[in-house]
Order: sequence, then structure tokens, then C-alpha cells
Amino acid sequence: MIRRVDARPIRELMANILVIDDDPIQCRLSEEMLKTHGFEPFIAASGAEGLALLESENIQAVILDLVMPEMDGMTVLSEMRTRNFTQPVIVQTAQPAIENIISAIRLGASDFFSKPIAPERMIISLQNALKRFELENCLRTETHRQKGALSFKDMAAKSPAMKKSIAHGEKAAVTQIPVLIEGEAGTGRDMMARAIHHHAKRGGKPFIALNCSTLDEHELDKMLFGGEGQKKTAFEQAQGGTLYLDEIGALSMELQGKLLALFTGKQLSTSADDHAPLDVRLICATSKRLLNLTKQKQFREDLYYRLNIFPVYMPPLRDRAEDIPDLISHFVTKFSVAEGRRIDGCTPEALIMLTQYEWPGNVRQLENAVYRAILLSEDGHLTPNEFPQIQTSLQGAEKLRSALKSMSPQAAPAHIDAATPQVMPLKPKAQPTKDRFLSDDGRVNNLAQVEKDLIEFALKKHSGKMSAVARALGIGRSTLYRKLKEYGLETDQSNAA
Ligand SMILES: Nc1ncnc2c1ncn2[C@@H]1O[C@H](COP(=O)(O)OP(=O)(O)OP(=O)(O)O)[C@@H](O)[C@H]1O
Repeated sequence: MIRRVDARPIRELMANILVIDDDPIQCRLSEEMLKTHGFEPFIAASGAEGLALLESENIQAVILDLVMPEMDGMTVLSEMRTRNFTQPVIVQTAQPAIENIISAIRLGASDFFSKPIAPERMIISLQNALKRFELENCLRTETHRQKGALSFKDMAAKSPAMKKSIAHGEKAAVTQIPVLIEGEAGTGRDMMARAIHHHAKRGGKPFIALNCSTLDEHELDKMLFGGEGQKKTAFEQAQGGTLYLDEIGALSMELQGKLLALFTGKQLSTSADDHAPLDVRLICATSKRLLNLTKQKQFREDLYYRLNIFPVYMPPLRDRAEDIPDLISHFVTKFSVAEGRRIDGCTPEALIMLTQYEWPGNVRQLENAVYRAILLSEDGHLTPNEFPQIQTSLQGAEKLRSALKSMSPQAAPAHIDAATPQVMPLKPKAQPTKDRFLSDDGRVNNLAQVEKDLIEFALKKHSGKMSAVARALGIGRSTLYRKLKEYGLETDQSNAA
């Protein structure tokens, strides 16, 4: 069971705060204060250095000194606006003239402090600024989603793996060529497709999405290539824009052939039979490796090479735990607003638990888990108890891990060519059993000797009980007595029972 401690919101625990100040002592003080309160400080000794860090790092808020040589705080503020940095900025200065305060606020500063600053006041100001920033971000993303204008900036991407995917997406956006998005379900393939569309010249034109695995073949055929009752095909609807085909690997061989014919023919035949040149950018997504499907003859190789011109890979969430806090923060804001609940965020234990989980359903599963947790929460904080399924699953995995640990360690696997042959201990060679019909010197025993040995064996086996021995040998008791006398066996081993 995970112990419950304080419940600081994630944004506070993980936020990257940039301090821009030319005074090294003030920088050290700010750094210590931020670390003590669980923030991640980034320090810049000049305005230029600060702007460079804003470009390269994922900064959530800035503490800015106004009086600095070369580039002063006001110039940094206006440069931030010009470059479209929307992070909250808390200004601090040793010269709090009223005109400075007004100018800084006009340039977008969220708060203003005169030095020396009481750390508690600065922390409260940061908390409020971050809360507002998170709300603004969430509102912006959801507005973009509703307007069909999702951009790369709307995607949580702190991890190197996601940064790489977004860099590929940005490159794909400036071209017109087909894109193939590969990744497990729930990794954000749809979001990536929409961002590529939005950033391309076609942004603002239609974006039509179809899922090839959820529609039956007849329906899909009609929607893609037309048929009775279908006023406009998906291609016609997407004309000038983008057609997004999710789970393209599920397309039947017949429909694959039709799609290939479209590529070669480049003509859109409408139901009204007027022909227009095809101007649709195709973005496909798949959770199965298309290359493997081609090897298994389930996907046409010629079509594969047409679609896989610009691949973009969406990494599973388990390979990018750094993105989890931002995603949770976004979902908490989104759903608590939607549900009219005041939820502050996750406790540190819950956050640790959620970053340890494997998330087989990726971001989609995390989104649903946060939504459920918000509905379960009673005191405005999300603790591990609000994620019962994740808790149970991790506890099960922990039990399995400790059971495996207690088992004897296995030998490290070796390549078959390098493995030394295992020498099995040889069983001691069995001694040949003496043939019961042979004497010690190898001659065949005579009949009397065999009969005597047999009677002796039966006497031992039945503990000398005469009636049992006679029954076992198939002779009468009087014959048995006679033979015992004959072979000199009647004394010690026999009894009358
Ligand atoms: N990087 C991200 N930042 C913010 N939200 C994300 C991100 N990736 C995914 N999401 C959200 O997670 C959910 C699932 O994403 P999306 O629909 O794009 O996934 P998918 O790979 O197409 O899978 P599915 O087939 O389940 O829809 C969506 O609500 C999406 O907005």
C-alpha cells in the first residue's frame, strides 16, 4: 500500500523555472528556493542566455531581473512576445519605479517584486502564474481541437522520443508527399496527422478521417470510392486538403488495389461523373508494421512503397515517462473544468505510481484513467487510491517480480555458437544382473536347484506362512512340507499359519 503524504500539484513538482539575473548571489538564492519547493531551476546570467534557454528547454515560467547590462529585462520581455513565448514572467528589481512596473505589466509580466523578495511570496506568485498558464494552455489546445487546428505545440513533448517525432512531423508538414504514421493505438497518431495537416499549406482545407479497421469492407469501399447512396467519396470531401486513413493495414486486398489505381490514375471520379484532378494529401496510420504485412502477403508491396514515403514514428508512452506529468496536468485541467470540479492535481505518490506503469493503451488510457480519478476524487487531490486499476496492476506486477527474484537465478543466455556444451553426468554403468538360471560358474542350474530357490523366495515373500506359500506356488501344503524337508528348508523360515 502506498502511503499518503502531502498533495502538491504536479505542475509545482515538475515545472521548469528559468531565472534570468546577472547577480550570481541572487541566482544562487533563487535556485535554492526553487529546489526547496520542488521546482527545476534553470539559471541564465544574461538576457541573451535566457532567450536561448527558452528556445532549447521546456520552460514553464520565468523570474526576470529588470536591470541587467547589455539586454535589460524590458528588452527580454518584448523579445519574448515577438518570439511568441507565452510563459508567465515574474519581474524582480531593486528599482521599483512605478513607470517600470507599468511598462513591465504592459509587456505581459504577470507579477512584480522589489528586491529583497520574501521566498514565500515568490512561491505563491509562481503557483498562481503556473495555474493560469496551465489553464490558458488547456483552453488553447481545446479551442484548436474544436476548430480543427491542432498544432505541434498542442502536443506534450518533453521526452527526446516525442521531440524527435515532432521534428519529423514538422518536416513532413512542409512537403506534399504521403506520410505513414506508425505507432501503437492511443499514442497520438490522430493528433500528429492533424498537426501535420494544420502546418501544411493545406491547413484550413478539409481534413477527413476514416478508420479502416472499424468500417466493414462494403461501407469502406463506398466511402472511399463511391457507390449507391454515397453523394461524395472521402477523396472528394478531402479535395484540396488531407485524407487520413487510420489502420491502413486492415484494408482488404481488393480495396488496396483500388487505392493503388487512384495513385496511378490521379483522377477523382465523382458520382456526378465530372472528373477533377486529384488534390488530396494522404496520411495513413498503422499499429501493425506494414513491412511485416507485406512479407506475409497481407499488404501489397507496391502500395506500401507508395504510402511509406515519409514515415513518422509515434513512441509508446512507456518509452517516454517524461511526458506523463504534462499530459496528466493537461487532462486534470481539461476534465476538472468540464466536470465543474476543483482538482488541484496528483499527489507525488500518485505521480510516481503513474510514471511506473506501462500504459499498454498509451495516452488514450492515461486520459481515461485521469478522467475516472477526477470523478472518484473527494478532496481535490488525486492519490493512488483514485487509480484503483493501475494500483492493482502494479501490485500484481510487484508480487510477480518478487516471486521471480526468490527463484534460483537463471544462467545468462548464450548464443548457440558460443554456448559451451553442457556435460551431463554419466549414470554409473549398470552391472549386468546375474541370470537366475545360471550358477556362479556360468552353467545352467539343474531343475532341483531352481525349485529350491523358488521355494526359498516364496517363503521370504510370505514370511514363512505355509498356506500362503503353497497357494502362491500352486501346490498343496503336504507337497510343500515334503519339498521343504527334501531341500532342508523346513526349520527356520517356515511357520504353520
Ligand atoms: N502528445 C500529446 N499531448 C496531448 N494530448 C495527447 C498527446 N497524444 C495523444 N493525446 C491525446 O490522447 C488521446 C489519444 O490520442 P489519438 O486519438 O491521437 O491517438 P491514436 O494513436 O490516434 O489512437 P486511437 O486510435 O486510440 O485514437 C486524444 O485525446 C489526444 O488528444
